[in-house]
Amino acid sequence: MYLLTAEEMRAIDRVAIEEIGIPGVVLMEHAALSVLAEIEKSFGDVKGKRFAAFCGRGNNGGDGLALSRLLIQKGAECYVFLSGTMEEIGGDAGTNLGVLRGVGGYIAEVTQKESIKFIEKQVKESEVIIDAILGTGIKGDVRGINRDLIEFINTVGKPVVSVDIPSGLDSDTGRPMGIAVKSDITVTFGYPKVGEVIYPGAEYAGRLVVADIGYPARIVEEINPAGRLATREELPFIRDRERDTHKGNYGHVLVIGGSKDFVGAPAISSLAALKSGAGLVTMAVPSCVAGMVSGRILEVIPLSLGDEDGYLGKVALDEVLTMIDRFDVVAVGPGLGMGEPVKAFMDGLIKNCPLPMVIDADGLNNIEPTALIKSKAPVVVTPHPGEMARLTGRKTEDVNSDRINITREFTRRYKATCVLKGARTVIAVENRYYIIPTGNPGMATAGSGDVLTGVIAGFIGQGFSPTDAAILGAYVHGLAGDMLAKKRGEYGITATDIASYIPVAINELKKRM
Ligand SMILES: NC(=O)C1=CN([C@@H]2O[C@H](COP(=O)(O)OP(=O)(O)OC[C@H]3O[C@@H](n4cnc5c(N)ncnc54)[C@H](O)[C@@H]3O)[C@@H](O)[C@H]2O)[C@@H](O)CC1
Ligand SMILES: [K+]
Repeated sequence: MYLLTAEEMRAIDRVAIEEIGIPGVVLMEHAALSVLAEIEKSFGDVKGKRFAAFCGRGNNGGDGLALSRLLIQKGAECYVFLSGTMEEIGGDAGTNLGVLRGVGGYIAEVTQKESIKFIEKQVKESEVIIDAILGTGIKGDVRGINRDLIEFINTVGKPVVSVDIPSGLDSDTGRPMGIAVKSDITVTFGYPKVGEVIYPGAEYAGRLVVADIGYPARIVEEINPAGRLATREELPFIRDRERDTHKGNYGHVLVIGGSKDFVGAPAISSLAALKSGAGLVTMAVPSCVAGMVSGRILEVIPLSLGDEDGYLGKVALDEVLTMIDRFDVVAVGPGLGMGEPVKAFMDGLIKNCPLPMVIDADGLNNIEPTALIKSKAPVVVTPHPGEMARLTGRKTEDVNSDRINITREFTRRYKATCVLKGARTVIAVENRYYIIPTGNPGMATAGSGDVLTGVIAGFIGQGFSPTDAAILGAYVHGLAGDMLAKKRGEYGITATDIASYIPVAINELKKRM
C-alpha cells in the first residue's frame, strides 16, 4: 500500500482538482461520508447521539463541517466548535460552513483559551469527539487556540475520531508538532500518511482506517511515492510446495556465528532458517564452542571451523571459502564477538563470498559499511538502531528519530538492502522503502534478531530475491510474534518461541494469499 508524505498528498489533491477537474467539495463530501461510515461502524446508529466536532479554519476543518452536517441530517446532535471566526473560513470549507448553517447546525466560535471553560459541559456530554482542527496542511509547531483546543481534547476522556490525521501530528515524521491529538480512530483519506504508521505517530493515530475518497488511481501511480506499507496483499507470494520435491529444492543455508562469548545466537538463527522452510542448514562455529552447540538442534549440520582465541579468523575464512559452493546463501554475524580475527574474517568473507549474504549483529559491528560495496553478491543487512548508529557514526537516538531517511541513505550509499529493526521495521531497497506493520514490544527480547536473520536467509534459500526475502522475512517474523502475543500475552516471549511460531505465521499468511 502506498505511503504518502504531505507533499505527495498535496500533489495528488492538486492533480485531482486542477488537472482532472474533480471539484474540491466533491472530495470533501466523500471524505466526510467516509468518516461518517466509520463512526456508524464503530459506535452504531448515530441517531440521538451527541457529538462534539472541533473544526479548524482550513480544509481539514471543512471536512469536519461537512461531517457535522451529515451527522445532523442523520438525526444526531452535533456541537460544532470552530477554532476561529466564521469570517476566516473560505474556499470549500466556507461552502460547507454555509451549508451547515443552512441546515441549522449549532456553531460556536472559540477564539481564545478562556472560552474553553464555557464549552466544557457540552463536550463532556458528547459521546464522541471529532477532531478536524489540523490536517496535512500544518506548518510549524501548533500555535494559538488550536494548541489550546488540542490540549483540551486530550483531557476530556471521550473517544476521539480524527479526520485524516490526528491534529498536530507531522504527516512525514510522525512526531507531534509540539502537541497532537491522541485519537482512538483515525480515518485517513486516499492513502495512509507516513507519520501515521511509524512511531510515535502510530500511537497517536490509534486504529487507522484508510478511506477511498475517489482519487483516480493513476495519479498516485504517476507520482510513484517511495514509501510502501507492507500489507499482506502486497507481500511476495508464498507458493504451495510442489509434491515431487526434496530438501535440495529448498536451499542450503550456511549460518556462520558464535564465539567463546556467545554460543546460542547461531543456533537460534539456524533453527529459524529451518522453521522458515529451508531444506538444509549448516551451522558453522569456532571449534572451541562446536561441542556446546552442535547437539542442540538435531536437524542442523554442524561445522566446526578453526578458531583464533575463541573467535573465527583467517583460518576459518579459508575453510568457509573452499566449501562455499555447497551452499545457496550465507547468514553471518550472530554471536561472532568482537576483535581483530573477526574483522579479518568478515572483511575476507564480504570480498570473496559469491553467495547472497544476510549480515547481522557482530557481523556488522566488525565492519565499516564501505566494505559492503565490495561484495560480489547481493547483501541484506539487519542492524538494530544501536548497530546502525555505529555504522553511520550517529547516536542511537538520532537513528531512531529519523529511521526512514537513515535506512534509505544506507542502502543508497552502500548498495545493500537495509533492514532497520525496531518498532515498525524499515526496509530500504533501491528507490523504495517499506514499513513493516507487524511486531510488538514482546519481541524486544534476546535472540529475536537472530531469528529474523535466519528467516530471511531461509527465504533466500527457497528462491526469493534478497529484497523480497527481507520484506517477507520481517513481516513473518513480526506476525509470528503477534500471533504468540495474542495467544499468551507480550510478557516472556523468547526467541525460540518466535522461531517455533514461524511456520504458524507462514501458514496464516498463505491462507490469505
Ligand atoms: N481540496 C483538498 O485539497 C482536500 C483536502 N482535504 C482535507 O484538507 C486537509 C488539508 O487542508 P489544508 O491544506 O487546508 O490544511 P489544514 O486544514 O490541515 O490546515 C490549515 C489550517 O491550519 C492552520 N495552521 C497551520 N499550521 C498551524 C499551526 N502550526 N498552528 C496553528 N494553526 C495552524 C492554518 O492557519 C489553516 O487555517 C487534509 O488533511 C484533508 O483533511 C480533503 O477534504 C480532501 C480534499
Ligand atoms: K485532524
